[in-house]
Amino acid sequence: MAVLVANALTKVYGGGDPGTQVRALDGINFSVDEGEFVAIMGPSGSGKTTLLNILAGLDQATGGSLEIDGQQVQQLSGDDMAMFRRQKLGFVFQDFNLLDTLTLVENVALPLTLEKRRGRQVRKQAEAVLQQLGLGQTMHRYPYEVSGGQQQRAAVARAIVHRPALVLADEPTGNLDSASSRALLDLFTELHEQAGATLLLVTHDPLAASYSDRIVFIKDGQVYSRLEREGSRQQFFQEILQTLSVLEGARS
Ligand SMILES: Nc1ncnc2c1ncn2[C@@H]1O[C@H](COP(=O)(O)OP(=O)(O)OP(=O)(O)O)[C@@H](O)[C@H]1O
Repeated sequence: MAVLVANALTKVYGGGDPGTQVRALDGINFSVDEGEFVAIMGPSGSGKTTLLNILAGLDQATGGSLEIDGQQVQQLSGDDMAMFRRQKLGFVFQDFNLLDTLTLVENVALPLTLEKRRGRQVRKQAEAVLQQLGLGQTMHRYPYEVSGGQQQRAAVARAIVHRPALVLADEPTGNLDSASSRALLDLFTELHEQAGATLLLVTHDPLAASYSDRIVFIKDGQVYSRLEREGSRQQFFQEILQTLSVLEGARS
């Protein structure tokens, strides 16, 4: 079953004057099935941020349609959109976005608290996810008292604690050293293979993308090519590098 279906998704910035308009997305088609781990890659200016903002409900497409977990997203607005985001989506960002005034467990409990669930139950659920992600010993510390890798693990816990239909990750390894990046990517693999989480990763990083099942490459707001992992991750990594070199070489 498809969790996400983007159909001819288009975004034109810049109002009525055709001379100043920018066509950031130009008819993007792709879908993500339940339990899949998909990456989006593309050079700078290709439209990745625009696409992510639309998928996250932070911006609206000017054309096409977007369905997430059976809901046509463009039919939602205001409070309904906010509620939809909170319930159906989980977010992992490059800079972790944890609140410094809350401990890790309080950060993870926050999305559930916003849902007005009962306090004790919320706390237990947050603790269970943190334990599962190896943060049992550190959950009562503040973000600035733990490493970047641990902060990002807590951010992943926060993204999955409410069991969203889809987790959106925006350059999640961008602020991590290579050992922490690999640990995070192994965690994504675990969530995907063992817990059946559906993940959409937007990244420049070929190593991060090589952990996914398949990649959608975009260029100039259009799908440029698609790549599916068939052999080992190392082989997939080499194929990604080749595709990127052609993609970059084909830049006008
Ligand atoms: N608010 C805006 N108004 C006008 N044009 C915009 C706006 N935001 C982005 N663009 C343009 O839309 C195109 C796609 O930009 P976008 O930021 O989505 O690309 P990107 O792939 O995320 O780039 P990067 O990897 O550098 O972050 C670019 O040509 C950009 O200049």
